[in-house]
This record gives sequence, C-alpha cells and structure tokens, in this order.
Amino acid sequence: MAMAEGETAPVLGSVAVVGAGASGLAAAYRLRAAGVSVTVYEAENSIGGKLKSVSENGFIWEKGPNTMTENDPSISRMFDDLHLRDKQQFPVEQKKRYIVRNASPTMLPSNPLGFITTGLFSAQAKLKLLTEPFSWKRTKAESNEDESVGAFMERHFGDEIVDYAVDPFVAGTSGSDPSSISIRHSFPELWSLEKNYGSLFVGAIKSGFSKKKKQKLRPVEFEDEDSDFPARTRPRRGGSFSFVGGMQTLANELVSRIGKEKFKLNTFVTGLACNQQGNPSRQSWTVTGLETSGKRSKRSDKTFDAVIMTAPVDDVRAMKVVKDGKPYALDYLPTVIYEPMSVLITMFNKDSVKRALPGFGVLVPSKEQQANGFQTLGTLFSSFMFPDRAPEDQLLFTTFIGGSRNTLLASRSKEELLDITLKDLSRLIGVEGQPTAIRHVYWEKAFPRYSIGYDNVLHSIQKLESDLPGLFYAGNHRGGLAVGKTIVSGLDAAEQVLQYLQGSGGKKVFTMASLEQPVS
Ligand SMILES: Cc1cc2nc3c(=O)[nH]c(=O)nc-3n(C[C@H](O)[C@H](O)[C@H](O)COP(=O)(O)OP(=O)(O)OC[C@H]3O[C@@H](n4cnc5c(N)ncnc54)[C@H](O)[C@@H]3O)c2cc1C
Ligand SMILES: C=Cc1c2[nH]c(c1C)Cc1[nH]c(c(CCC(=O)O)c1C)Cc1[nH]c(c(C)c1CCC(=O)O)Cc1[nH]c(c(C)c1C=C)C2
Repeated sequence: MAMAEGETAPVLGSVAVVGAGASGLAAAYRLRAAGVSVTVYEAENSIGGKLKSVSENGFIWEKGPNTMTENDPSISRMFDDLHLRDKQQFPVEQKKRYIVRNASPTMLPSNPLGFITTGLFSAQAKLKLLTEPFSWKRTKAESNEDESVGAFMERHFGDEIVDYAVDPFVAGTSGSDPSSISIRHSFPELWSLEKNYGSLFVGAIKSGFSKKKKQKLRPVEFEDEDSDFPARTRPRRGGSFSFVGGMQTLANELVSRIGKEKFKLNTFVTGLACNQQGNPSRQSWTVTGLETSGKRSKRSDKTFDAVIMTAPVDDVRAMKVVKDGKPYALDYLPTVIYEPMSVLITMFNKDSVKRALPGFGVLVPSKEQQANGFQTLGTLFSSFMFPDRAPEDQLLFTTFIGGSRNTLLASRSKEELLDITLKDLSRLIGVEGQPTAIRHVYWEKAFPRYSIGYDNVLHSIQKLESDLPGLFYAGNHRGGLAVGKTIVSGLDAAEQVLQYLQGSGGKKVFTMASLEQPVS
C-alpha cells in the first residue's frame, strides 16, 4: 500500500522484549523489520547477555561464547540483511580438535582413515562403533521414557566411546556430563534416529543425517565475479565462526538496526500485568521495570500489546504477575539446574609455550581428571583460531573450569583457578612461567541443564504462554544452548507475536492491512 508523502508506516503494534541477549535481540530485530514498535528491557548496563567480547591491549577475548554456527536459513537471512558476511571470521583450523588420552592431547579423527589409525580409541572401541548396527542394545528403545545421554550412547557404542568422545563433547558444549542430561532434550535428532531406525548408523545413512545439516543452509546470494562458483549458488561455509571484533559484533549490529533508543538498560523487569478479561486486546499488557542508576531506583510502568520474555526461567519465577486484577502464581515453574562455569583467560609470550598445538582446542575427559589429576574441562586455542585476537608475539587461551563435573571449582578464586590452569596447560602444551595477563569470568548460571525430566520445564513454559495470551517465551531454556539456536528461538517468538497481533488462532485481535513487511 503506497504511503502519501510524509505519511509514516502504520505501527503494527507495540511489544516489550525482556532481555537483550541473543534471543531478545533477534526477536526485537524481527519485530522492527515488520514495523512493530519495540521496547527492549535489559537488567544489565550493556546489551548482548552472554555475548560479551572484550578488546584491550591488542587482545580480543570472550566472556561468553567464542563461536557460533549458522544452522538455520533464518540466521542466514538475518546475516545477509545485516551485511554481516564481511564481518564473519572463520577459525584458521576448524577440524583439529584434541581430546586428552593417557595424559596427552590426542587429535580427534575427522575422517574414516583417521578413525582407523587414531590412538584415541582402542581397537575394541573402534570395532564396537563399526558394528553398532548389529550390537546396539534395545532395552530402552521401545519405551518413551527419557534416558541420559550416557546410558543412551553406551547402549549404542559402549563405555569407551562414552568416556573419550561423548563425555568431552558434552562438557565442551554444555558444561554438563553424559549421566546428568537427557538424550531427548539435548540431542533430539539422535533420539529420533533411534526411534525411527533403531541403529544410529543406519539411521544416519538412511535419513541423510549429515547431508541434511548441510542442506539447511541456502546458497549464498550475491554477485561475486571472482568466485569459483557461479554467483547465487556458492554454498555457505560450514562450521563454527566468530566475527571481526568478537561475538559482541553480532549484538552490536542488531542494536544498531533495532535502534539504541528502543533499549531500557539497567532496567530489571519486576512484574507483568495482563488485563484481558478473557479477550486479548490491544495494550492489555503492563510491564513494570525498576531502573537503577547509582544508588537510586525508579519504577516505571508501560503498556504493550504483547511481551517476549527471554529472562532465565528462575528470573521469571521471581517476577510478580497479575492477571485480570488477580495475582497469578508462578510457583508451577520448576527449579532449573544451572551449570556454573569459570572462564580463565591467559595470555603468554609465544616462547613461554613450548608445545603449542595447531587447532581449535583441547578437551579433558572425566576419566583423565580421575586418572591423571587434570582439573580443567578444556581450553580453546583462541589466538590460533583467530590470529587477530592477540599481538604477534603473544598467545591467547580460554580455559573452562567447573560445570557439573567440578561444580565447586567454578567458584574458586582467580588465583586458585590460575594455579589449576597453569598446571594443566604446562602438561598439555608445555606452558612455562607466568602469563603476561590473566582475566577471570565466573558465570554462576552459565547453562541451564537439560536434565532428565526437563519436560517439566518445557510444559510449564507452555502453560505460561497458554494462560497468559500475548506472552511468548524465547531463549536458551528451550531449543538448545547454542547462540544460533537462541537466535532462532527469538526469531520464532517474533513470528508468533506477528501472528498474534494479526489475530490468527481464532481470536481476531487486530486487523492490519499488511502485516508483514518483508525483511529486506
Ligand atoms: C561461558 C559460556 C560460553 C559459551 N560458549 C558458546 C559457544 O562457544 N557457542 C555457542 O553457540 N554458545 C555458547 N554459549 C551459550 C550461549 O552463549 C547462550 O546460550 C546464549 O547466548 C543465551 O542467549 P539468551 O538470549 O537465551 O540468554 P542471555 O544471553 O542470558 O540473555 C538474557 C538477558 O536477559 C536479561 N535479564 C534477565 N532477567 C531480566 C529481567 N528480570 N529484566 C530485564 N532483563 C533481564 C539478562 O541480563 C540477559 O542480558 C556459551 C555460554 C557461556 C556462559
Ligand atoms: C570446555 C568447555 C567448553 C568449551 N566451550 C563451551 C564449554 C562449556 C561452551 C560451548 N561451546 C560451544 C557451544 C555450543 C554448543 C552447540 O550446541 O553448538 C557451547 C555452549 C561450541 C562448541 N564447542 C565444542 C563443539 C563441538 C561445539 C559445537 C560447534 C562446533 O562444532 O564448533 C567443543 C569444545 N568446546 C570447548 C573446547 C576446547 C572444545 C573442543 C576442543 C570449550
């Protein structure tokens, strides 16, 4: 519909987004693109949530995520729209990853020949893996009840693969351990493979499991005269990546598109009120925020058509919610277990590291902690992955300590954690002497644990949304911990809000001439 000179596009509605992490920013970005007026509430003094890059003295290091993957077309569309392609940064070495075996970093095989020759697994373990289609145990397969990742994978591949592949992978992607997390919620694709095919091997082949992961990405759509591929068909680069300047660059690009003026920083949302009397209508939501500046706090109430909530479930439970004038109890929201994690950043002169390894990083299995006294979960070779993260003569490492395995270690002091880190790095990569600089970040609630019985959390979130029309939940408490998954979660919530504003699902809430303005 053409607009008269000077006429502004009709505001399609007003939405509050609580939380300026990856999911909240993605949701706000999508809503703005569709012409919705957004207000983003953020308790902290900065945006990004767990996305926090620090640039100082020639180093760039991450408090939270170091990399992400582009595992959904909606992320690709967002990157193209934000012109992020030329800011994407791929690690120098994607594949070289190490797992400690017999106290020594051993490269994880990345192809069939490597698998045959690797010293990471014994011949029996290799045989067990190769004969999985015939040897996997069906005990739990028929039942629908949940199962731990460890028990599931042990049924298919045996305990050595669990100890030296599954255990470090789980630690390195969630800070948890195979016996504590649910297969159905942590690796739903694997769970479905067993349901549909029994053997994971057979299922992966028949379902094109790995091909499907690659196909999810659209070919790149831009003219590039010196490309090897004809323009418009060049496949997207796979694997994990960061951005020039660190992961915070993604958050900053989203904020500049959304508009800084849409953000209320230092504003903790303490309460929500919805007044619909059973009939969702415009401006039926009131958000109460407590803005802190120095020692002073100021309460503010503002009304909206809908709310997207990305705060952790524990924070939501602490909020005061009123529905049609009566208190709405949130005590059905279950307590979520969170993995604590300390991140220790160390910088060294290059000549202090006698056996530097080329690659992504090294993971320490639980068995190696128990048998050989290691105490770290793993270390990213940050400046090897991204050489611009440290001055030419320095090396930057990111070490993770804690998680479900070493809960108490996570909250130790920087000095104690440095001592633990230096001991492990000395044995693994020949670090000598003291680092030139150290940084320490402690995340008390680094990751929600997708434990067995996590259905309770998911069902309670669904109840929250169905009891309170116009409230939509997004973030890493469902759909996955990865940055990419939380972005998709935020984009999905925005799509649901757009449908809600249009009044689909039976209840006509608002009529709009044109709902969606395509994301350019
Ligand atoms: C140390 C670490 C390393 C990681 N590494 C990786 C990695 O390499 N790759 C990867 O893909 N993922 C990684 N992750 C996971 C990923 O970073 C997170 O899962 C994801 O960023 C979470 O995004 P979110 O929007 O769900 O939540 P968050 O980023 O936690 O954002 C929620 C926001 O809500 C705000 N908030 C909470 N309560 C309120 C309130 N009442 N009012 C207002 N605001 C509120 C918070 O301040 C926060 O800013 C890592 C996470 C950590 C902690
Ligand atoms: C040693 C501990 C950790 C390391 N990174 C994290 C922890 C707890 C946090 C983390 N890293 C990734 C994710 C997203 C997981 C996902 O579902 O995609 C999270 C929450 C990325 C990642 N890290 C590793 C893998 C295999 C992935 C998935 C994406 C990719 O393949 O790159 C393994 C890994 N993590 C760490 C190291 C040192 C390492 C491998 C050597 C550190």
